[in-house]
Parts: sequence; C-alpha cells; structure tokens
Amino acid sequence: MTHLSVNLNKIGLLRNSRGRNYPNLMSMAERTLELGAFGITIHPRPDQRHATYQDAYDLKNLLQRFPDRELNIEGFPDSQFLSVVLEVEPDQCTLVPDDPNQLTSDHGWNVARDQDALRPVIAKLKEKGIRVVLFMDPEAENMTLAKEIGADRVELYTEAYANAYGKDGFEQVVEQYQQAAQAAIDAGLGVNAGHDLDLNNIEPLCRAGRVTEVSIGHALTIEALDLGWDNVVKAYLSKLA
Ligand SMILES: CC(=O)[C@@H](O)[C@H](O)COP(=O)(O)O
Ligand SMILES: NCC(=O)COP(=O)(O)O
Repeated sequence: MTHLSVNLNKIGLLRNSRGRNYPNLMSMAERTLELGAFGITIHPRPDQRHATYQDAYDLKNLLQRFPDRELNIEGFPDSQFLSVVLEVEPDQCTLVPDDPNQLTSDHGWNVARDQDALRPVIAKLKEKGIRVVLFMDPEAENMTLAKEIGADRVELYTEAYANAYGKDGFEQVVEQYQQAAQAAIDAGLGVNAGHDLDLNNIEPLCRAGRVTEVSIGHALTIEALDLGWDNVVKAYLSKLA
C-alpha cells in the first residue's frame, strides 16, 4: 500500500485567481481527508501564486482534527519558507531546489554540490521533529549521500517517468526508478514520489511496494474536472491500496 498525499496547489491557484476564498482550500482539504487521503501537501512558493504561507498555518490547525493523517509542506529552504515551517511544524517537509521564478519543479537536488547548505537546514528541521525529505532525481548513486546529510526520505521526481508512460522504453524507465528506490531503502531512507503522476501512470511505479507515499495535485485536479473530486480521490486510493 502507498499513502496518498493530495497536493492542493491548484485549488490555491483557482482561489487566488479571483481574490476570494472560493474554492475554499481548507474545505477541500477537510473533504479530501474525510475521503481517506493520508495527507495534504502544499508547496508555497515565494510569490505565493497558489498555496500561501497562511495556508500552512491553517492546514496545521485542520490536521489537529485528523491525528492519524499528515501535513507535508514542500519548498525551497529560503529564510521565509524555513521560518514558516519551523513555526508550523508539519509532519513532513520536502525540500525542493526550485528558483523563485520557476514555472514548476523540474529537477532534484545536487546533493554533492549542495550538501554543506543542506546539512544545517535538515538538522534544524529534525530538531523540531519534522521528517525531512529531499526531492531527488532517480539516480541510485546519490542516495547514500542523501542519507549521510540527514534526510529521512527522498522524493523521487517522477516527471521523466510520467513522460515515458505508454511509450517504447517505459519498462526501462520503471526499472531505473525501482533501482533508485531500492538504493534509497538500502541506504536507510524512506521513498516518496511525485510530479506529473496520474491515474493512468501511477500503478507501475507503486506496484513493487518500495514507494511509501505519493503526492499528487496537478493531474488529480484536472482529472476531477471530468470525474468529480470525490471519485478521483477514491480512484487513487483504490489503485494505491
Ligand atoms: C515538488 C513537486 O514536484 C511538486 O510538488 C510541486 O509542488 C509542483 O509545484 P506547482 O504546483 O507549482 O507546479
Ligand atoms: N511532490 C509532488 C506533488 O506534490 C504534486 O506534484 P503534481 O502532481 O502537482 O505534479
């Protein structure tokens, strides 16, 4: 079984597009948890184009009512992000090496180059009891160092996996991700995965049982336009059971 953490960035994008609290991100989070999702993810970016720092505080309060579920806050560890996360104290923080003006996340950490910057950040988050995840490309050779600098888990960046789905060579890509996941496990890390996962491509990634949690938002929100939010969340839960 793989846990589903629903990323509500795109609900925040819709909300912010009219400057009113509609759709209500907290209501969508509550509804999603009541449907059985394990967690809620947001990725507040410096421009707060979708999820905001206030959403982090509000979601933390909401999650008090769901003690067996988790809040995952993703983002680049700049001073603003870190001060919010250290105050909110989510269950999990996923560090992502994004520049402020990036359209979306499009690469994992270069842990060899960034290790000196990451070590104290990871230590500070762990002092607060926050599980720390590093957003990583599926490269088995980097997992040992990710563990050495203090990460609890890695999140495999799955855009390449999603792009390969349905095409020649997909099985080789699946194998690369499974090898990276196994290398992470062998190094003592947990394995999360995310980015561009959807109802069609989710199962081959999770079938081997190495992935503890997937975080999904963009495709899930779009799929909900056709199928309805409740049906889509239930469909993911069924595929991940
Ligand atoms: C890190 C990652 O792949 C996603 O969690 C990211 O949050 C997507 O960000 P946008 O929703 O801004 O595209
Ligand atoms: N970490 C991945 C995530 O939270 C959502 O990514 P996506 O499903 O919006 O591509």
